[in-house]
This record gives sequence, C-alpha cells and structure tokens, in this order.
Amino acid sequence: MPQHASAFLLAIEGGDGAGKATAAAGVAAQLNAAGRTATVLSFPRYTHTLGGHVLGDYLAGRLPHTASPRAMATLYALDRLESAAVIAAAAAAHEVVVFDRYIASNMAYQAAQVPADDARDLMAWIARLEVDQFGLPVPDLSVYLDTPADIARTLILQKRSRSYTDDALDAYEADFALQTRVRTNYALMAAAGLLGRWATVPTIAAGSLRSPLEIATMIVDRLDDARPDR
Ligand SMILES: Nc1ncnc2c1ncn2[C@@H]1O[C@H](COP(=O)(O)OP(=O)(O)OP(=O)(O)O)[C@@H](O)[C@H]1O
Ligand SMILES: Cc1cn([C@H]2C[C@H](O)[C@@H](COP(=O)(O)O)O2)c(=O)[nH]c1=O
Repeated sequence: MPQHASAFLLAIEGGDGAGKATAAAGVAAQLNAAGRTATVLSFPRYTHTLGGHVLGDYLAGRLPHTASPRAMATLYALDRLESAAVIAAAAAAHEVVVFDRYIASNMAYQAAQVPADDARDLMAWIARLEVDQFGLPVPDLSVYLDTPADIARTLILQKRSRSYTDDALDAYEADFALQTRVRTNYALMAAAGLLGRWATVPTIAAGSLRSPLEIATMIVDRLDDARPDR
C-alpha cells in the first residue's frame, strides 16, 4: 500500500444541501484522474459507528428528547473519534483525504443553537474537545461552499433517500432559521480562520448555480494554492 503519512486533509463544509457530497466526489474524481490518489470520508458515518447510528435516529426524530448543543456536539465528536483509525488509514494510503463535513460542521451547527453571544465560546469548546482531547487532526484546508439557503433547500429536496430517514427533510434541514444562522457561522469561521486555513467557494455565479465540474475545479485550484509545492 502506498504510504502518504502527510496526506493533505481537505474538508468540504457548508449548510445542508450546499452541494458538499457532490463536490467532494467531484474533487476526488479529478484528483484520481490526474494520478493524485484521493478518497472521501463523509461525516456523520451513520451506518459505520455507534455515534453515527444515534445521530441518524436523532436527525430522523426517532429519539424522545432534544439534547443540549454540548451533548449533541459530543455525539458528533464521538462519531469522529470512533473513526480515528479509518481517518489514519485513509491518510496513510492517499495523497488527499476529502472530508464531506468535519469538525467545523460541529462548530457551525451547534454554535447556531446557542445565543449569538455564546457562539464563539462553544466553537472553541468543540475545537478543544475534538482536537486537543480526542486527538483528531486539524484539516489543512476547509472549503466553505457558499450556497444561499433557498437554493440549498431546493437541492435538499432533490436528494436521493438517506440511510437514516425516509423524510424529505431531517430535523436540521427543516429548520430554515437554523440554516441561516449556520451560514452566518461559516462566514465568521472562514473570515477568522478558526480551525486552520479556509477558502470560500461561491456556488452561484450571475444568478445561476455553477456546474458540479466547475465547483470541483475551483476547489482543486484552492487546494493547489494551499500547497504550491505539489
Ligand atoms: N452544482 C450543482 N448543480 C446541480 N445540482 C447539484 C449541484 N450540487 C449538488 N447538486 C444536487 O443537489 C442535491 C444535494 O447535493 P449534495 O448531496 O451534494 O448536497 P450536500 O451539501 O452534501 O447535502 P447534505 O448536507 O444535506 O447532505 C443532489 O441531488 C445533487 O445531485
Ligand atoms: C458532521 C456534523 C454534522 N452536523 C449536522 C449537519 C447536518 O445538519 C447533519 C448531518 O446531515 P448530513 O445531511 O449527513 O450532512 O448534522 C453537526 O451538527 N455536527 C457535525 O459534526
């Protein structure tokens, strides 16, 4: 197995329906076609980890109680902690590991569920939990896919069925105000460089959605900007 101990860790981030899974697959396909080995890991890992399974039940509305943002953040973090060996194996075998959501999703979504004045503290708490306590790697680059919430809602409704729910919208997707606060948080995190380096890729140009190919190409360009030696 080829060893790439210093695989580039690229996180694709954004609100629900921003086009992350499509972009992550497109980026990996472009890199692999160019002979640069890449793989995609999507979080939550609904069907692979205990944490992911519980999160699917939560998002599908099958759990009887709501949980605090810190409790939810811990569950999402546990899904990644359970996946630590999978992340390490992916990084050892590929030049680039593309995360379809990673730690920044936890920061953006859970901080969107506390008063705005408490958001930065919660983001810092989540970063300490996942990076300092759980030992998860910081991404080399996070790309914020900036898709307006109304367009993202249309894209969510086009999605194929998910492993954890048959509903068209899960609990977070159905909450339009939450999606708006999430977008605000991502813009803040990208501007402040929380959890490392960021690039923002607007998915709309001249009023129209860019093609998946164009979006993937823009992300690969940002990746190359972030490591000009490769
Ligand atoms: N640039 C694009 N142009 C047209 N359709 C797109 C584009 N990007 C994504 N889609 C479509 O929109 C839907 C949602 O895309 P995708 O699953 O990639 O979003 P996502 O951000 O991963 O969603 P979620 O966070 O809810 O899992 C899919 O049906 C996908 O084919
Ligand atoms: C990884 C991660 C995700 N979330 C939120 C974001 C989404 O609303 C759901 C996951 O849904 P998807 O359709 O599978 O993208 O969970 C979060 O709050 N914290 C996280 O770490």
